[in-house]
Amino acid sequence: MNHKPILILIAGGTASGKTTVVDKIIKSFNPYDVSVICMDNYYKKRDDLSFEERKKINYDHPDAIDMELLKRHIRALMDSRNIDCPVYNFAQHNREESKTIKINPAKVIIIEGILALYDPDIRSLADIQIFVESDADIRFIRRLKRDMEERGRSLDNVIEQYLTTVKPMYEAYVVPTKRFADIIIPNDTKHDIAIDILSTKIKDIIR
Ligand SMILES: Nc1ncnc2c1ncn2[C@@H]1O[C@H](COP(=O)(O)OP(=O)(O)O)[C@@H](O)[C@H]1O
Ligand SMILES: O=c1ccn([C@@H]2O[C@H](COP(=O)(O)O)[C@@H](O)[C@H]2O)c(=O)[nH]1
Repeated sequence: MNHKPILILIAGGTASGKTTVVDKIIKSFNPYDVSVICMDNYYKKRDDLSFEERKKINYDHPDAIDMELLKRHIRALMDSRNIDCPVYNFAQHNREESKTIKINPAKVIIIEGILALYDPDIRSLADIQIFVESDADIRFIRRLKRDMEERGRSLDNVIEQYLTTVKPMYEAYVVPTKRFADIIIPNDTKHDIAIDILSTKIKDIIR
């Protein structure tokens, strides 16, 4: 690679549409030009705890994330080295035992996660910082459906977690990072124009 990769951070509350936005952006690029890190894969490995204990962890606090490993991996990709990204299992609340995904360096590196704009060291490396925003009720409905369909949760479990940790931590740690965003993408319904503008800007930089 001739140029330093560009680093894009995409933050926003749970189920705001971060993954959806990333998927739409990458559609307009050659797959080899973009590598994506999902911060969810960097939740700490908690083999020391039982399943019942892991269920009680506050997963919306920054301490739940292995920021040091994430930073090492971002620096490696920025230095054109590949990484073995961990794989997280939401149903087990733990990292997969021996599964990793090889991620190759690319012209564009995207980091996506609720706290993607939280860490100052990561922000200092970033070229573009984005916050995806959706109303809280829309996010809650999306999360309820997703967690019951894909993450093995019950209705009561989703409601209880949302009220005790997800919502208060969103207000304490996620919302304050909105001020670091270069662009805020509204994602209650359509977001196509915002995605087009962003994709054009990225192409402009890597051209
Ligand atoms: N603009 C939108 N309109 C309708 N549904 C959406 C929209 N954006 C996201 N969703 C849906 O909401 C859910 C959560 O979206 P996702 O992109 O996974 O959020 P996040 O990565 O922020 O947690 C998914 O089921 C997704 O299909
Ligand atoms: O074991 C876990 C780990 C995380 N969570 C929840 O995941 C979301 C972040 O994922 P999004 O895809 O951005 O929604 C976070 O709000 C945690 O509460 C979990 O439930 N269990």
